[in-house]
Amino acid sequence: MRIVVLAGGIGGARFLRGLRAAVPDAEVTVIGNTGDDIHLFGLKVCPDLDTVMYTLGGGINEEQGWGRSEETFHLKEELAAYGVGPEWFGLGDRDFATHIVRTQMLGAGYPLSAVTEALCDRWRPGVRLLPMSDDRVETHVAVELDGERKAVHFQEYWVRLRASVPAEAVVPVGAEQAKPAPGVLEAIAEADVILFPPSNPVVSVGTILAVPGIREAIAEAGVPVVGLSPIVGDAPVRGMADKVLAAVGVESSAAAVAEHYGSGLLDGWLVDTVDEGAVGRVEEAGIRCRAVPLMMTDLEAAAQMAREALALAEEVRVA
Ligand SMILES: O=c1nc2n(C[C@H](O)[C@H](O)[C@H](O)CO)c3cc(O)ccc3cc-2c(=O)[nH]1
Repeated sequence: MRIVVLAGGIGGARFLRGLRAAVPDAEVTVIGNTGDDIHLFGLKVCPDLDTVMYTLGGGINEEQGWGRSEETFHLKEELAAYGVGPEWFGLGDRDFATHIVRTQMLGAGYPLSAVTEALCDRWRPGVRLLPMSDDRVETHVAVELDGERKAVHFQEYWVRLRASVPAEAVVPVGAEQAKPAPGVLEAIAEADVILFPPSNPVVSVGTILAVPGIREAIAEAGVPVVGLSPIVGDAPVRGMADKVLAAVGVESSAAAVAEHYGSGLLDGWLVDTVDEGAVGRVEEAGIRCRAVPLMMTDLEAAAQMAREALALAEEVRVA
């Protein structure tokens, strides 16, 4: 079975770990969000690609859900001693090595897709990890700060500001001109099933869908597309998805996120058992819906969510 998954960071990575455990023989292609990417200290940092790579490769900091395990921060401290920041973004020594290798390869002319493949040669994530695009896309968030309206990088909004001010707009800068990375459209066309994990619908899955050609390819693939709600009981399972949902005029609920994707894209949607009451509203929108436990408390819980998503895919396939 060939499965394509559109993934952001922590939620996507943990779901993928469950998927791999649930169907170890499946050929899984992950299309990773690169809108969170940021250039710091002259280096290109790709948080979502790295979170997937480290999580599946066994190198993730499990408590944080991002960054490396057994990390130290000597380099960051030395940079700070020179007055070189930003200090608000926690890059550790082990993680720095990844960004140095990536930046060196990009400088030598390799596209991000080839660089990601090279990095995965070390981590062996057990999936094919593709960036959504080799072109630069950077998510910016429009906010009002100190009485002034301005656009900040997504990481500045998320990490420095902790989404403490309302996001007035979320713009994936460069997405309109970006092309899907090599292999992305082919993987979608050859997929037996396409999954949207419980990743952020605006800044993760939404950014991937903003790359021209990807949304269309998924809608036209002719295979079941099933998503899992990142919202449980009207609040995000992790992170601050509600802040950016408000910016695109979507209420923070499992049903509203399904309607936001729409029946043109989604065939099936899983909501948590606490949101059982939302099933009817989602089905009215033309999307088959089931209520199952959606908290990824451990590997087995994530694997069971993956089994439920695949079972729903089979249900809509035969319908
Ligand atoms: O909350 C934080 N998240 C950090 N993240 C996570 C990241 O900001 C976001 O959670 C994702 O971009 C959203 O998917 C990092 C991820 C990396 O790959 C590398 C470094 C960081 C650093 C931070 C950090 O200092 N604080």
